[in-house]
Amino acid sequence: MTQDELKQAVGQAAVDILLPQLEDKSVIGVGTGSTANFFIDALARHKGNFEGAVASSEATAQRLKQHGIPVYDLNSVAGLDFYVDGADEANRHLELIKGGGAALTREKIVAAVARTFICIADESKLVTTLGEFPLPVEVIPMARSHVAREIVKLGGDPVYRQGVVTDNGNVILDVHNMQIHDPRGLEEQLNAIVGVVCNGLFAARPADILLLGTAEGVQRMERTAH
Ligand SMILES: O=C(CO)[C@H](O)[C@H](O)COP(=O)(O)O
Repeated sequence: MTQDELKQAVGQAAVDILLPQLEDKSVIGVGTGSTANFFIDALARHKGNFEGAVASSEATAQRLKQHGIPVYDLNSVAGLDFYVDGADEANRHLELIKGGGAALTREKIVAAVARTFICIADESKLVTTLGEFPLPVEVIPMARSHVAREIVKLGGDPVYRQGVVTDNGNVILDVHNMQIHDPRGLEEQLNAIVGVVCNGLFAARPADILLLGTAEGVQRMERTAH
């Protein structure tokens, strides 16, 4: 199977989990990226069965609307039962690196609101130790050099993602060469740097369910305390 076929399979598997639980008034949190797009396309076939969605990016909002799925502002909904999104890396504790598509801040906000976060990914995303994928950090533009210097002190190599402005008007530093053995601790340390808006570690709020696309089929992993 190609990587796209694996992504499509997990997108469909997420819809299969949601479908029996959807009600007329359900609003679903929807992530960003190519895997999330397959989920949106599969979800659209059932658009009569739920009320609408909250999008984690402008790109996702546009795709949802193209399918005729109503998009709501997060402030206008009382809560979200589900958030479905991809990841750049996941470990066996369902801690993630996200933000390859620069949507990490809104993704983290929507994930924080959702009762259940279903992460969908092809098997190449599962790693033993997070950090091979450069960790995205969203930064207020005027703080870029300050934040970069502070990240160097933490042992990382920050690289400015040229030409990228987030939906929130900020810039991204991608942190290379970090073996992340304590994702929760590093998430807190990065958040404590003045000028950091958000970082791509999802450890304080990991996924609850990871659907992993493999050649043998979709593998389901659930979070256990550690
Ligand atoms: O965090 C993200 C966007 O900010 C995406 O979920 C992540 O980059 C994975 O993308 P894809 O599904 O295209 O591999």
